[in-house]
Amino acid sequence: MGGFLSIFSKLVSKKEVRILILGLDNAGKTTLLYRLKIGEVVTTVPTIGFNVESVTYKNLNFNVWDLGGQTSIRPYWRCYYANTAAVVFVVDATDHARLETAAEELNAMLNEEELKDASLLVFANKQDQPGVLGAAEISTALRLPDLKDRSWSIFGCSAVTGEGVNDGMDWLVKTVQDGDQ
Ligand SMILES: Nc1nc2c(ncn2[C@@H]2O[C@H](COP(=O)(O)OP(=O)(O)OP(=O)(O)O)[C@@H](O)[C@H]2O)c(=O)[nH]1
Ligand SMILES: [Mg+2]
Repeated sequence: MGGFLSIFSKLVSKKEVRILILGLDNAGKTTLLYRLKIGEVVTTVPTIGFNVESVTYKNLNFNVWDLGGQTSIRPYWRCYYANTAAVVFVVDATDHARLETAAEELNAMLNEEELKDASLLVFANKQDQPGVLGAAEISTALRLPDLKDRSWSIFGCSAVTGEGVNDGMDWLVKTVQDGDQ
């Protein structure tokens, strides 16, 4: 009965799951946000500040924050950490030169107390481009296998073609729901 009631209350509740999209500048965060929101590729400019949208995926209502990734803006990411269910970390998988910077930013962020219960979905983005690194190589470069006490996964994707995006989102929905039992 309790199980039934909790499923029922989830169905009728409009509670939004708070998600942050983070990653270096030019990773494709804003492109991903609007692919999720409207299913189309929008023309972006570098984000100064943030974009926020309500996104419904598989009957879950997400409140999705896309923060600017430029070096000077990254210190402000922490202002948004509270009550975050999951971080979607987007990597430009063609940008070999900045993978180590991405790894350092990711690991610094995950050390923050406010994010200790947040799940982590990594997108190795721009899989439509030649010379792109796959999810396994990005996982190693970001040192994901070393993560402790963290629900995480990584998917190759293209925010432009849409390839792989739903696979990652399906994982996210399942993880958020499992963590909510
Ligand atoms: N080929 C390709 N280009 C992409 C993809 N995703 C994003 N881009 C391009 O990469 C550039 C940067 O994308 P944005 O979405 O603005 O990047 P961002 O991570 O929001 O960058 P900041 O706002 O500066 O943090 C744009 O020219 C996008 O069109 C992708 O999957 N494939
Ligand atoms: Mg942006």
